[in-house]
Amino acid sequence: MLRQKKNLSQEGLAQKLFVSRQSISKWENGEVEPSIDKLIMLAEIFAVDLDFLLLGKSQHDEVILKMAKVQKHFDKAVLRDVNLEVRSRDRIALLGSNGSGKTTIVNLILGAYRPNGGQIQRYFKPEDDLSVMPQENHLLEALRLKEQVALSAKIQGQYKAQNLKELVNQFHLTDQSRKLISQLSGGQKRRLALLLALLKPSKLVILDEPTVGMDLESIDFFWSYLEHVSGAVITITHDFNQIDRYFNRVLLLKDGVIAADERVATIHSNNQTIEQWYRANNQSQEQPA
Ligand SMILES: Nc1ncnc2c1ncn2[C@@H]1O[C@H](COP(=O)(O)OP(=O)(O)OP(=O)(O)O)[C@@H](O)[C@H]1O
Repeated sequence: MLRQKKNLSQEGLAQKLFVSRQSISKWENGEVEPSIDKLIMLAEIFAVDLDFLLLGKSQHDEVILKMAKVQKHFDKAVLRDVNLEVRSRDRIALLGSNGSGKTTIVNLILGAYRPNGGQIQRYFKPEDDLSVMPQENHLLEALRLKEQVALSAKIQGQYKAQNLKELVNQFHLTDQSRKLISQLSGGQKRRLALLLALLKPSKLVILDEPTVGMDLESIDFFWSYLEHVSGAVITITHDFNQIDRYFNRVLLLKDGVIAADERVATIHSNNQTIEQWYRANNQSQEQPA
C-alpha cells in the first residue's frame, strides 16, 4: 500500500534497498519478513515511523471496537440501531448531516455517554490506547503553550523535555511556545489540540472536525502528519478534498443507523469521488456542515 502510494514499482523499491525484486514480492505476500536494517530504510523511504511498519503486521485486521444494536436517545431517538466494527488499520471518515449523531457516537466510544440499548465492546484499554481530539478545544487558556504540552505529557506519562521540544517544532508552534494559550489564533489552538491528542501512540485515534479553523498550510500539515499515526483513525470531517486521499473507509450516518459503510477503493473503482458518493447516498438530507 505504501509502495503504491509512492508510485514505486517493486523493481524500483528493490533498487533503492539493494535487494532483488523477488524479495520485495515475498515481503509483500507475507512469505518472508525484511531484516531490521531494511525496515529502517523502508521507514525512511515511506516517511513513516518504524513502529508503523512493525505493528502493521502483528495488528493486521485485528478488531478493536464493536458496536452492536446501539441506541441513544435524548429528547428523541438519535441513534436507533448502530452496528459497527473497527479494525486496527482502519482510516475511517464518519460522515452525516448536522445533528445526525456523529459526535454522539464518539461520546459513546469514549464512555462519556451510556447507550440506551445495545453493546459496545472495546478491545483495548481506553485510558492507555485511546486518543481524542474533540470538536471543542479542551485547553487551559491561562497556561503557556509549552506548559500545556508539558502538563499533558506528564499526565500521559510521556514526559521527555527534548522530545516535546521537537514535537512542538514539528507542529510549527515553536514561535508560540511561550505565548499564553488565550493569545493563540484559532488555527494554532487546533494544531496544539492535535499535538496533545497524538502525544502517545494509541490503538484508536478519534478526531472530531479537526481541520475546522485551520489555514490551508495547517490543513496540509495536519493530513500529512496523520499518515504517520500507527493506530486506527476515525475522523468526523467534511473536508472532501482529503477524504479521497487519506481514508480507506467511509461511513454514512443517517436516520439513526450506519446507512452506508464502503471502502474508498470501491467508490473510486466506480469512478465516483467521496463527495459524489456522499451526495448520492445522503440525498434526502440537508447539506453537510
Ligand atoms: N447531551 C445532550 N443532551 C441533549 N441532546 C443532545 C446531547 N448531545 C447530543 N444531543 C442531540 O443529539 C443530536 C445529535 O447530536 P450530535 O452532536 O451527535 O450530532 P452531529 O452529527 O455530531 O452534528 P454536527 O455535524 O452538527 O456536529 C442533536 O439533535 C443534539 O441536539
